[in-house]
Amino acid sequence: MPRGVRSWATKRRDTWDNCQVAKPVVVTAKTAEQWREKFVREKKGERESVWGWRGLRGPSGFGEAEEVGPTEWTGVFVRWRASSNYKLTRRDSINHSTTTSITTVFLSSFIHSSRGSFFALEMTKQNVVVAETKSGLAITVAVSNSSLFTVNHQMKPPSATTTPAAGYIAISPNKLLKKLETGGMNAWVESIRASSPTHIKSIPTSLSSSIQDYTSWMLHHPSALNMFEQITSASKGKQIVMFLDYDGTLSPIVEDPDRAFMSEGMRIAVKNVARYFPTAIVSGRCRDKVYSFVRLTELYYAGSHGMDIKGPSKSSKNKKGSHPVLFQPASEFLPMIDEVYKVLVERTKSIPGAKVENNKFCASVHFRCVDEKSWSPLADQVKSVLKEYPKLRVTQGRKVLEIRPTIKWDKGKALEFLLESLGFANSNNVLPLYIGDDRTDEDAFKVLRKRRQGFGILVSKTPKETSASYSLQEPSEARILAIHVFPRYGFFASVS
Ligand SMILES: O=P(O)(O)OC[C@H]1O[C@H](O[C@H]2O[C@H](CO)[C@@H](O)[C@H](O)[C@H]2O)[C@H](O)[C@@H](O)[C@@H]1O
Repeated sequence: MPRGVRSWATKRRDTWDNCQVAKPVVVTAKTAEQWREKFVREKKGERESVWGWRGLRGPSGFGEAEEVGPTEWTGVFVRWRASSNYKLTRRDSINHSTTTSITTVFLSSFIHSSRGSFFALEMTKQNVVVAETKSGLAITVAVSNSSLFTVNHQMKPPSATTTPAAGYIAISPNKLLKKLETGGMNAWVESIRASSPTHIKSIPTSLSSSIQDYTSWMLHHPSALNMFEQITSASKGKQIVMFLDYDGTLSPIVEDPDRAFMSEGMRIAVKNVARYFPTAIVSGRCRDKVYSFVRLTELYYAGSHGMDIKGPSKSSKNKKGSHPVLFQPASEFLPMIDEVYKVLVERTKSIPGAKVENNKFCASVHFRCVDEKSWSPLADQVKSVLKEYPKLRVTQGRKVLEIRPTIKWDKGKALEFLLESLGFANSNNVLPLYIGDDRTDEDAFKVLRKRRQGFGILVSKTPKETSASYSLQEPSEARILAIHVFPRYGFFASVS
C-alpha cells in the first residue's frame, strides 16, 4: 500500500470497526479515465519525469495511483464515513453519480488495462466490490474474511482434494489435453476453441450467474492478495523460493510473441523479490529469449518448459541461491527440434497469421492471429509433421501448440530440480510459491500439491480447472503482490 494511504488509513483505524458495506461499487473505465486525466493534468511535470502521479485529497477521500506503463496504471482509492453521511461531489467520487452518499469505509485498488478493465483488488474490513469491464465479462468479486460478512468464509488454502465448483467452463481443459495428446483431429480443434477467449466469451448466460460462478471459483481459489496472512504464517521459519512464469504472468499477453515486454515496474518488483528470496523464471520460451526480456542476472532461468536451466550469473545475497547451475535434460533433441522447426515453418507458411517460434528444446506454433476457420487446417499440418517425429509430442498453451520431446520433464520437474539445487530436496524448511497462468504451469502446481508444500497461484481472469491454491487476475496483480503486499506483511523487513 502506498505510504500516504497507509498513514491515512492508520489514522482512521478507530472508525473502521464500525463500518458496513452499503453496496457494491461499480467503477467504469470512462470515469476512472477522467479521474486519471485529472491527475495527469495536475501532475504533468512529475509524470514525465518519474512515470508516476499521485495525490487526490477530497473532503472525504484520499487516493493514490502510480502509472506503470503507457496504458497501464494501478491505484488505490479510499473513502470513509465516520459517523455522518458525507456527500461526495463528482470531483471526489470515482463513479458516475454527481453525488454519492458514502455509508461505508472501503479501500480498494484498481487496475486499468488498455482494454479498459477495472478490478477491485483489495478490501479491508469489508466484503464485496464488483467491477465492470467494457465487455461485461471479467467480474471481480473480492471476498475477505471479515466478520462483517453475511456469510463468513474463513479462507484456507484449498486442499489437494478440493474440486473446483462445476459449471463455469463447459469443457474440462485437462480432459481435452488428454484427448489432444492421444486423440484425433477434432479433439485438437475442440481444444483450441475451448482455450480461446472468444469461445469463453460465448459461455456466459447472465451477469448474475457469471458473478455466482466467479464467486464460487474464488472460494476455492481466493485472490493471493487477500491471503497474505495465511502465506505469512505458512512461511514462518521457512525459506520462500519464488517461481515465476513469464508470458501472461510477468508480461501481458500480446499478439506478437516478440513484443511481450515486461514493464519497468514489473522488473523492479521482481528484482526486489529476488533480493530476498531465490527466484526463478520458468518459461516455455527459450532461455535466452526470456532472459532478453527480463534482464536480471540474479535469477534462475528455466527455459523451454524447464528443459534448459541456468543461473544465477550474479550471486544473490541469499547464500543458497548462488550455486551455479546448468541443466539440459533434453540436449539430445536439439538437432531434432531445429529440424522440426524448419519443417513447421514451411508447412504452415500458407496459413495467414500462423507463426512458428524456435524455443531451442521445443517449438511453438502460434495461432493467436490465425482466423478461426483456419485452425483446423493448421492443426492438420502440425499433426502431419508430428507423425514423422514419434519422439515428439504436443501440448497446448494459450493459442499456441507446443511441440516438445517425449521425455518426462516439465515445469513441475524443473521446480523440483531447482529446489534440490537450492538444498531443499527433502526439506520442510522451504515454502515454494509458483505464479503462472498457463496449462503448462499446472505441472508445477501439481508438484506443490503433491509435496504439500507452498502455494500455486494461477493468473487468470476467468475460472479455470486448476491445481493452484490461489489466484490473481492479471500480471499487474503479481506486481502489486510484490511491491505492496510482500513489504506490508513484513516479508522483506524480516529478512533484510
Ligand atoms: O511459459 P510461458 O513463459 O508462459 O511461455 C508460454 C508461451 O508464451 C509465449 O506465447 C504466449 O505469449 C505470447 C505473447 O504474449 C502470445 O502471443 C501467445 O499467444 C501466447 O501463447 C511464447 O511466445 C511461447 O513460445 C511460449 O511457449
